[in-house]
Amino acid sequence: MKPIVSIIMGSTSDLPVMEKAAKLLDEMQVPFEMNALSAHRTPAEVEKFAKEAAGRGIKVIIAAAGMAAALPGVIAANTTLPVIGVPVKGSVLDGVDALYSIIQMPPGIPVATVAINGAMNAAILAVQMLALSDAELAQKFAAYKEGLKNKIVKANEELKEVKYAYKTN
Ligand SMILES: Nc1c(C(=O)O)ncn1[C@@H]1O[C@H](COP(=O)(O)O)[C@@H](O)[C@H]1O
Repeated sequence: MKPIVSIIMGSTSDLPVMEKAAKLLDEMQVPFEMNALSAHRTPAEVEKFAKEAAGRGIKVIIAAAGMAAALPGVIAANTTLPVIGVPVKGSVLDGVDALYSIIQMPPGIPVATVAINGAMNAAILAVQMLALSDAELAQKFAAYKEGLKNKIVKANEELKEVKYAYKTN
């Protein structure tokens, strides 16, 4: 199947973080591609990628980078597609440098920024965007959310049992 989400990372050293996004998209059966491109190291390739993405059928871009994270913003500058940015922790500044770089976009060129290392939430946001025009995906996502709810309800029941054990001992 042709990819509709593109995961781009500044370096393959970001992969351990971005695997969480890949896993979520896999679980939701959303076809995606993954590439390492850098606005600093491969600027021409980044521009080409961003300009051609919509024409290839990509609907949402997830762009991850650490340190002086120009990548998501540069991609956003070169496409009309929504770009979700993932600041990656890794430098001595613990990802706060990347967070500020990605989130502080000038008016008109937003990057929807998630938490530091928030790759899974980036994938969820992408799924939510795609689900607006895909009823089957919307249903899958609703089931996923229900699963999250059931997990905490079950955990809460177990917590009550622990509390009961304290009372009776
Ligand atoms: N922030 C950027 C960009 C960019 O913004 O274009 N290119 C690479 N990087 C980041 O540099 C960090 C170190 O990269 P290396 O591990 O390859 O030295 C990575 O977190 C990457 O995302």
